[in-house]
Amino acid sequence: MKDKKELRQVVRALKSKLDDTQKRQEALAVFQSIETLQAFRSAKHILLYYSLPDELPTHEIVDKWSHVKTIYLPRVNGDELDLLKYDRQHMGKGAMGITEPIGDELVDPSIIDLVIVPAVALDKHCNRCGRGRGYYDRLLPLCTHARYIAVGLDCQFFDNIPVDPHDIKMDGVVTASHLAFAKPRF
Ligand SMILES: Nc1nc2c(c(=O)[nH]1)N(C=O)[C@@H](CNc1ccc(C(=O)N[C@@H](CCC(=O)O)C(=O)O)cc1)CN2
Ligand SMILES: Nc1ncnc2c1ncn2[C@@H]1O[C@H](COP(=O)(O)OP(=O)(O)OP(=O)(O)O)[C@@H](O)[C@H]1O
Repeated sequence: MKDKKELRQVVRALKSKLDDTQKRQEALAVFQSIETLQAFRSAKHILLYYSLPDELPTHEIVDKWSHVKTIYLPRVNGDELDLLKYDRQHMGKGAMGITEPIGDELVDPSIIDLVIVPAVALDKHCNRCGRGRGYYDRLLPLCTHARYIAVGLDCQFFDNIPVDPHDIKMDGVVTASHLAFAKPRF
């Protein structure tokens, strides 16, 4: 199997063929699937991500879910991710070009029930590969009471992706056409 660097290049080429309409349609399907899961229904505090243009879009779902759940977003702080409550009035551009929450009220990762994790590539064994900075590999162990669901576009789903010892296994992986769960009854 390809190494992670090569895999990221392959995925970049595949994603560049998709237009915004296609990405939005896939996002609708992904988040509709997630809404049916018990892990979503029972969750009160959900960590989402605010998508970059080349990712499965989340701007609409962040806003929609914020009416029924408490939504948190990550903010880059050096090598770590701080977590802040989403409030549409208090967002600004961060260092990586990501729109992030503004403010100084950081939340304890242990209050999160469900993490929706952005991915560069995913596989049917619930492995996830990210952008290669290890942010989520360091954050997720602090989310001690959460399930982790990685999401992506269909073109980011593979049978097998390379795994390093520090990679955190997901509880579930969801794309528009593929679902994989680590346990039979999730
Ligand atoms: N929407 C979103 N928010 C997120 C993440 C993410 O993957 N997606 N993160 C997940 O960790 C954290 C931020 N980490 C990031 C790491 C790298 C790049 C990035 O743009 N990297 C370039 C490589 C060029 C460079 O090194 O600057 C790239 O991937 O093209 C962005 C965010 C927290 N917030
Ligand atoms: N728990 C950890 N503690 C410290 N460094 C880590 C940890 N996990 C990963 N790293 C480091 O982060 C770097 C990126 O790892 P990797 O390529 O697996 O990232 P990724 O899973 O794609 O990224 P991300 O988790 O941000 O989406 C590696 O150099 C790795 O050593």
